[in-house]
Amino acid sequence: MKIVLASGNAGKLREFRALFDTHFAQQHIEMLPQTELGVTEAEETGLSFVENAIIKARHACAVTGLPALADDSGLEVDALAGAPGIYSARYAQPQDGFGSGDAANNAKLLAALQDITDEQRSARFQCVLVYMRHANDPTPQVFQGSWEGRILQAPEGTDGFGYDPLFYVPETGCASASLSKERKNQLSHRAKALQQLLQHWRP
Ligand SMILES: O=P(O)(O)OP(=O)(O)OP(=O)(O)OC[C@H]1O[C@@H](n2cnc3c(O)ncnc32)[C@H](O)[C@@H]1O
Ligand SMILES: [Mg+2]
Repeated sequence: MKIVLASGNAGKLREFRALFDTHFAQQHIEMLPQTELGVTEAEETGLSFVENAIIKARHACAVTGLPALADDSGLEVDALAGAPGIYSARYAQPQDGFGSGDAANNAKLLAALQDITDEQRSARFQCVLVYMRHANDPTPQVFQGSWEGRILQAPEGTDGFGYDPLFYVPETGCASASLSKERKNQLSHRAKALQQLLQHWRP
């Protein structure tokens, strides 16, 4: 069985690859990144993680004719009323003076929190996974995971992607960018959402 993985994010794809190698090796399930099938990015016009994940999965199904699994994720910072949230990937914009991309997003986040004490820097990663059997699937399957932490005062660590250098994980005492990929894949929002999927999924 072939499933298209509806994400263009190289960091997510690396994590999924490792998670699937562990779980799907025996099941004859082949996960193909959408970029290998000529699927371009869908416009994320939803107002929630679940809406955006459905948009991405539906788009990948429509283009490929295959079932699709999409991930919409992001970082919620309490001191910023939940921002950047669903806008995490496009938090920094060239007109802010930060540029765009992961480094710019991290720089903008540090600037937004510059007067905020450690106790007030609580945050969490959210991940919503949506599985759709076809583009008109009326019952998308939705799985969710979150990961509690807080935002550091300066980046740490060299692994991971996105906001990992700024995300302090209390249960490990370090930034998520300082975790091995195996350890992050045991603890993360994405790992938890995937555990839910593995328990309840109807392919
Ligand atoms: O939509 P796709 O193609 O999957 O790729 P994307 O990077 O645009 O993905 P999202 O729209 O879901 O945005 C997710 C944002 O949250 C960040 N993010 C999500 N999971 C993360 C993780 O495990 N570690 C660090 N940052 C993460 C990521 O860097 C993005 O800025
Ligand atoms: Mg995106």
